[in-house]
Amino acid sequence: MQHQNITFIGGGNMGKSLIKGILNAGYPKEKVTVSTPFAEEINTLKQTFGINGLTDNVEAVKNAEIVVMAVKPQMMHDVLTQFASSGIDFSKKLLISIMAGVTTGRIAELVPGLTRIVRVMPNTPALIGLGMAGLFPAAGASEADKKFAEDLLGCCGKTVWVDSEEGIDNITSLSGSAPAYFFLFLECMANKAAEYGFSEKDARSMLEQVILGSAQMVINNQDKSIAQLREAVTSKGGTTYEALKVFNESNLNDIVSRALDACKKRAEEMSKQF
Ligand SMILES: NC(=O)C1=CN([C@@H]2O[C@H](COP(=O)(O)OP(=O)(O)OC[C@H]3O[C@@H](n4cnc5c(N)ncnc54)[C@H](O)[C@@H]3O)[C@@H](O)[C@H]2O)C=CC1
Ligand SMILES: O=C(O)[C@@H]1CCC=N1
Repeated sequence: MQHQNITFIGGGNMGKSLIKGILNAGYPKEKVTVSTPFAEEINTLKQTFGINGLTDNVEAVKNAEIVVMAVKPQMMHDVLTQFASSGIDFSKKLLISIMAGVTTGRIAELVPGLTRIVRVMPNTPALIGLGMAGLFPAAGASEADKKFAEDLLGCCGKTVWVDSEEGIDNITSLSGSAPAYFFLFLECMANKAAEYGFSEKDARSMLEQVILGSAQMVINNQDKSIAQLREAVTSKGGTTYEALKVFNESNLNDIVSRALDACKKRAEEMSKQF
């Protein structure tokens, strides 16, 4: 991929994951800058990654060809209005936004001249190169802009393009927030392991192996449906059947469906709120 000057606005959970992802893929450190208003955080980010760091967002984007907005949606208005009044020509920059529930239209409205925008919904496994990201290009994004965004997120895992902003809200529900769903399930199982008397260490090790093994089974058996993999565990008259019966009696499918809809609805609400 092309190594252009890239500035991350925000270096929290997701910003750090992307920075680590691109550095691991060989992006030159000297071309990467991060900006947050907090000097201590910037020092830590500089020390951890060896990249440039500033506490002034406007200064940080002056020489950037690419700006990645990695702040909470609540901070977006403040940051973008700073940019708008800075006198910097944003028509020359590509802005990649990872902010949940913030539309490309809203971003363009706040920064005059800015048209080259790609909206992205990543997830935190980007940190270890196993991310999943959805991408949506605003009308003003060029083919080269789209390629850069795809390559950037490609350094951190898999990518998929969607053809609407709603598609990004769907991705938020399906993969952006999804690591937390699986972590919650593991937390519930860890609680039971503790109740059975396992040490925290043994319980964690067991759960790590179960989720890793299950994920790898899905990946390695492309000729089988996920239902078939489940059925292969479920002996007739056996133990698994009883566990699955409890999930089904509580209508797990409906619980999952409602949870994912709630996630998407919140993204839609945020697009009106911020
Ligand atoms: N955490 C996740 O799993 C995912 C998060 N996102 C999106 O990524 C964005 C960031 O989320 P997190 O990293 O989880 O949040 P976070 O709270 O961990 O990080 C936010 C970062 O923004 C910085 N910041 C705060 N005010 C600022 C300002 N005025 N100017 C510059 N930087 C400022 C903070 O110091 C921090 O470095 C959000 O918009 C979220 O919707 C998207 C996908 C997944
Ligand atoms: O919870 C959130 O709002 C962000 C977006 C997707 C994952 N975390």
